[in-house]
Amino acid sequence: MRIALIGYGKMGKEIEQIARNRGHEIGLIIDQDNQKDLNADQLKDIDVAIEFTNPESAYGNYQICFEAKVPVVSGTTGWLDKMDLVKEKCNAGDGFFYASNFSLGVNLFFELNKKLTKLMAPFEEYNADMEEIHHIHKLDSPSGTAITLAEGIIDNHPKKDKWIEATSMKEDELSILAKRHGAVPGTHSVTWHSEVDEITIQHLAYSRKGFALGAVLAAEFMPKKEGFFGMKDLLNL
Ligand SMILES: NC(=O)c1ccc[n+]([C@@H]2O[C@H](COP(=O)([O-])OP(=O)(O)OC[C@H]3O[C@@H](n4cnc5c(N)ncnc54)[C@H](O)[C@@H]3O)[C@@H](O)[C@H]2O)c1
Ligand SMILES: O=C(O)C1=N[C@H](C(=O)O)CCC1
Repeated sequence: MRIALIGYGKMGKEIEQIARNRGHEIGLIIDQDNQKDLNADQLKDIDVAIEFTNPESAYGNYQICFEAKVPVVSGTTGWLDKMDLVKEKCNAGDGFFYASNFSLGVNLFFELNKKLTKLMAPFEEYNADMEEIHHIHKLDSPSGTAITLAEGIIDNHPKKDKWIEATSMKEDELSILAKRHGAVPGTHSVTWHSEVDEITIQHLAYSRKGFALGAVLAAEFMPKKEGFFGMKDLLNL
């Protein structure tokens, strides 16, 4: 498969290694730092584009890939206000795969979080809050993964209506504490606490390898696909 890497930072480089090890060809690398602006012509022999850039650049890159009829796998976080526009394009025949987190472990953790929320829902003595810790270079906050976890709680708990990036004492608000520390690849915890005890579930990434492998597996899934896809489609969760 011929892959275009759009964004050649920490994730782009990690993905390149795994893609090459799995026998794929990297046909194009685009990064702000190599002064090449992406255009549809550059994508003409590409089977799939993998996009990991930043919240401001991502949507523009998707539009160029769609114009070239190249399916996109993206893990960029912080652009979700444009999600409806991307889904409209997918309904019209473009191919797009998005995950706030591509690691197998985190996607199992998403399911565990929903299951635990359903168990907790009838018991008013328990309240939830969340914490995420990432490296100091991360641009968005809270993390995309934390938002997905928060949505998993809100959708499955009768009292929780919204998440808030702060500590909240309001019953309908789910607090997310976002910490930035050193080179941490990504740690997410959900704690349910009562007056007498607490239960914490946590996912801690040791490196970016799990994210990168998931993105390459998604790229292998995407050629010639039309529509909007996510990890549930890839992992049959
Ligand atoms: N979904 C996941 O599993 C997952 C995992 C890790 C990171 N992320 C997200 O992926 C994104 C990138 O993370 P990272 O750690 O690689 O960041 P990074 O800052 O190391 O790399 C981003 C790269 O994109 C480049 N870039 C910026 N604008 C560009 C543009 N218009 N065209 C091409 N390149 C451009 C930058 O120069 C930089 O090299 C972030 O949004 C992060 O939150 C998601
Ligand atoms: O390093 C990052 O940036 C990460 N971003 C994703 C997020 O926002 O959840 C996934 C974890 C790493």
